[in-house]
Amino acid sequence: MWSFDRKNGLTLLTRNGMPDEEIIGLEKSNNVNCIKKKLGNIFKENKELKEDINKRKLASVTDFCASNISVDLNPSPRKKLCTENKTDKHDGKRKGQMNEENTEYKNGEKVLCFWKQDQKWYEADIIEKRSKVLTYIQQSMKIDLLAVVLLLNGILIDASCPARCACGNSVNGVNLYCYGRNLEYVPNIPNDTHELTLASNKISIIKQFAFVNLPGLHDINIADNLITAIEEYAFVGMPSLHFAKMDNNMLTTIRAHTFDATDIRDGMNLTSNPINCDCGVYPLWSWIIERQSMNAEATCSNGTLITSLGSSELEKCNPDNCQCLNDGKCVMTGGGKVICDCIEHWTGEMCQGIVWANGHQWLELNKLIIQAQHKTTVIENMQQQLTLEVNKLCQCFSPNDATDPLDHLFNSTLNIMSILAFGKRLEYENPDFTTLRARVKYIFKHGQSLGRKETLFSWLALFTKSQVSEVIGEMDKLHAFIKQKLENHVTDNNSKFPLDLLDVYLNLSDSERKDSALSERNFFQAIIDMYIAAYETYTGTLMTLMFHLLKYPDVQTKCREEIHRVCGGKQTVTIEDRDELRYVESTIKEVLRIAKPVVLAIYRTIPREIKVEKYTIPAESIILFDLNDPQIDPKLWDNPNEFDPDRWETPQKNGYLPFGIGPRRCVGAPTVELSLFFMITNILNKFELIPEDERNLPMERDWTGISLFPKQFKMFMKPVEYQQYT
Ligand code: HEM
Repeated sequence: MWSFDRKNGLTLLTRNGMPDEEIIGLEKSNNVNCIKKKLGNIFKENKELKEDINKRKLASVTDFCASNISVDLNPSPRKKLCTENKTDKHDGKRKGQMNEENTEYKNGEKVLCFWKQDQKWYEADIIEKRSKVLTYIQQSMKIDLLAVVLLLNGILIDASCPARCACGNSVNGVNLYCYGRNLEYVPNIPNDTHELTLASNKISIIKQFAFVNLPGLHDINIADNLITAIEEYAFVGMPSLHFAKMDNNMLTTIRAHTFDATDIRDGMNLTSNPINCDCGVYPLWSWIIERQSMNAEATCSNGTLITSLGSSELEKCNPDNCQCLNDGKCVMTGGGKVICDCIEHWTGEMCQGIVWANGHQWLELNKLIIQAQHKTTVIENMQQQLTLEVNKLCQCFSPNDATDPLDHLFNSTLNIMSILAFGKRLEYENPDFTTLRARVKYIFKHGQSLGRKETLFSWLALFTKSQVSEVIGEMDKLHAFIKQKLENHVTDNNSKFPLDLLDVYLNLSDSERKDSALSERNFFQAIIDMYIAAYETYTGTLMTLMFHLLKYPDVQTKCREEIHRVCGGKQTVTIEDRDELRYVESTIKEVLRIAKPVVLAIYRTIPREIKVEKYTIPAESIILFDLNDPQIDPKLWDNPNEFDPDRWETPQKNGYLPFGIGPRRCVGAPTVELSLFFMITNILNKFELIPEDERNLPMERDWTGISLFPKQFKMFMKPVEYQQYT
């Protein structure tokens, strides 16, 4: 049942059982109807997915901005930690996201603050966290055990008979009998032990190397304890082991490397343990399968014999086929698919990158990217390279032949990202450019993080068809491409004057680079995330900007007049002109408001239960912010559906959210704002944009799954003479 209310500008929907059509219960908006329809189709096709969704709690909060929700979400006393009245050098409204100065510490824990309309800083961690996403991975990593074994060979434990145990001598060595002695730990065991009985105690964990250097140990019995975990390498050092009884404990999983360098020759008993037979069982399963001569009695929690599990399914869990980074674990879903379950801070495909990272890892990457975009030398370089990009872009149009701008604008988007990342635009014909374009496009189309149309919730992608290994293959090639660029940068790099993200990365201190959040792998993935994040959003915005300049020639003329008046015939409009080109800035803002380049923010989750007005939203709910509604809410805007740059002459209410809100706001926003300004002023300075057919510029737009794009149109670009205006 949906519970639904609309009060004080807040639309809130929660649900218990979710009917197909009501997956996202945002009423009113056409875009959302479209989303519903799309997800509805997936539902109809997919029973497994329906079941999964029905197990989850889902809440959707819209009109976020209008609702004062961040204050309501956040009654915690930690709010006091966030300093008031800080100003932002870069953006009069909002503090640069993650500078150390707006990060405060409490008990060593970072508390993030963000700017809110009423001039106060608020803690925002509660909704900062990305919702967990489980996806597939592939690749492998192996631990070199040999070194460990060699190390251990030298260790001898000098132990006499442990307290509370009985030791009897036999021809083969000591029989150590510790049955039912209330032991909570494995005692020190004499090196000449032949039989070891530790059954019926209260042992809860078997530590690493617990039985090290027991060359003659023949039988071990640790049955009937409270064992919940056997640490990796716990069984190393028993080369003569014939029998191991471990039944009737509380083991849910046997980790990889537990039995490494161990041979149990005759038999083992692991029955009556609640062992999960998902991917976690792979190490045990493969270890048993390799030892055909051993009699293995081992069962899953449901009683299935582990030896009877299907090898074709379990092979997918083989670390050679499945690797999760940052300590993520491969897990198998009900459908036999293998995915990455990331530990608390990480989410996403391989538990890496920025879009799906949380906590410290996210913060460090976010800080690096934000700081880079604010460096003067980076901004100057961007301006220089954008001049070249605009010139090339304009050459793709003609005063006589009408051209569809879409493809060309995609090219410019990629180049803007390349300028930010590597400091240089690439020629459109350059093989590096065409390959990069093809790879980003492929990942965007088939990938699971941002690009899949049908998967606004990317965890839904688990259940839909996917080209996972191909996507990961493409990602790997992009990683190699970025690594190559980084290596070239090492030689070119003038560390004093960073020009791009790679320079900023290279300038990190050794200790900063040791932080796994800033490892090459994570940093490269963050760059890929940015390419993907920019791909449609930025192109869609450029398309919408062109469209409005064609649709409203008076706005175009007014922009050009302002540019000519302020810049007085300069060849290149520069960033210094920005403050005076207010109408152009207003036009860009108005386009970003009306373009809805991102309809719904990337979903987040709340780590603890929260109350919003009369609603209680359960912990772990997925929160979706509808960025569209506040931007066209009649309570916030006069004539919200009208394209009217002049409205920005007076201060507007707080409903402008093209980049989202809070610490998880778009990390590329400074580059977007700078490059949109730079591109459009320099195009209009020299060209008039003319539609091929002014009657054929419909306002309806196509929804791609993330952005709204104008319907296809063609245009001419005609050189203009500089006009002197007073
Ligand atoms: C007009 C163009 C763009 C728009 C409208 C836009 C909008 C957004 C929005 C709404 C979000 C989600 C924020 C949230 O979860 O609340 C986002 C996230 C993000 N955007 Fe953009 N974006 C644009 C271009 C770019 C570009 C050019 C880049 C890269 C330079 C970029 C990088 C990112 C990244 C990395 C995130 C994830 C941030 C995080 O998880 O902390 N975006 N963007």
